[in-house]
Amino acid sequence: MSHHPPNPPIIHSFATTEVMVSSLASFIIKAQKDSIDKKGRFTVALSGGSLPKQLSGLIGNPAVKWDKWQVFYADERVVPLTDPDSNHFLCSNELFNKVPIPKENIRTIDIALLDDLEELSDAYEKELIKEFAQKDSARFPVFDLILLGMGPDGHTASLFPGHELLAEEDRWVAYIEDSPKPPSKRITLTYPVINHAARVVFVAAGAAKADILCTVLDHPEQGLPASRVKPAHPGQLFWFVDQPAAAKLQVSSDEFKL
Ligand SMILES: O=C1O[C@H](COP(=O)(O)O)[C@@H](O)[C@H](O)[C@H]1O
Repeated sequence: MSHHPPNPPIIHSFATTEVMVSSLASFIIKAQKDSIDKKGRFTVALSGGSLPKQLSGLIGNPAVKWDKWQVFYADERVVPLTDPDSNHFLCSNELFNKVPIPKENIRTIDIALLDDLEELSDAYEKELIKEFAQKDSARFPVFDLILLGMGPDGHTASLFPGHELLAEEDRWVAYIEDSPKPPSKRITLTYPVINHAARVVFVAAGAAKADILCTVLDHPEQGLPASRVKPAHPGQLFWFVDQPAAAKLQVSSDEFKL
């Protein structure tokens, strides 16, 4: 167990969303290289919402080694994979259908279990165990990279303000039946998983995120779900934000440079 307190977040802010998107792609490619050099694979968890669109800098980029990516979802809505509400559907439309990633490298929920949330989340946890526990033998998986978004209420993945799941300490994957944001049924990675990652990156763009970004970063004592993301040492939390989102921030930020 680490005796170091979590490192403070590193905040990269950019004049425009376009510059943010291309810098994010450079950051991801660097993380990919470090991971492949060390272990021959790159384990990533992706979110839905506005995040997949911000990954467009990876499309057509020859530096991305798609066959080495092992992709999971940070959260998923319990709907068929062809439903527009599905995070997998969204990520496929925005990214995976446009790049040469082997389909078996993307771990989706088991649609045969849509009617049983407990079995569905257990099955997804087993997929993680297959990927991580056998190879890394850790109490919790250590993702190379988890990419998160933040909702206007400060939620992230499917961890919502005031919900009992914020206190989950054991499970890797949990389910929720009463999401305040539709659809109500979802599964999500828990904090023990998110906070064991080597790198966690939040991406926030646009003026609509300015108030909540300020609350999450300048007032972590309020304990909003996004403020509780604090990867354990040596893990590191990063924020990639554009100028409209960063407009009200007090904490200091800089641009990401390779
Ligand atoms: O419901 C969800 O919302 C969050 C935030 O979405 P955004 O559109 O405000 O970025 C998203 O990260 C999560 O994956 C999704 O299920």
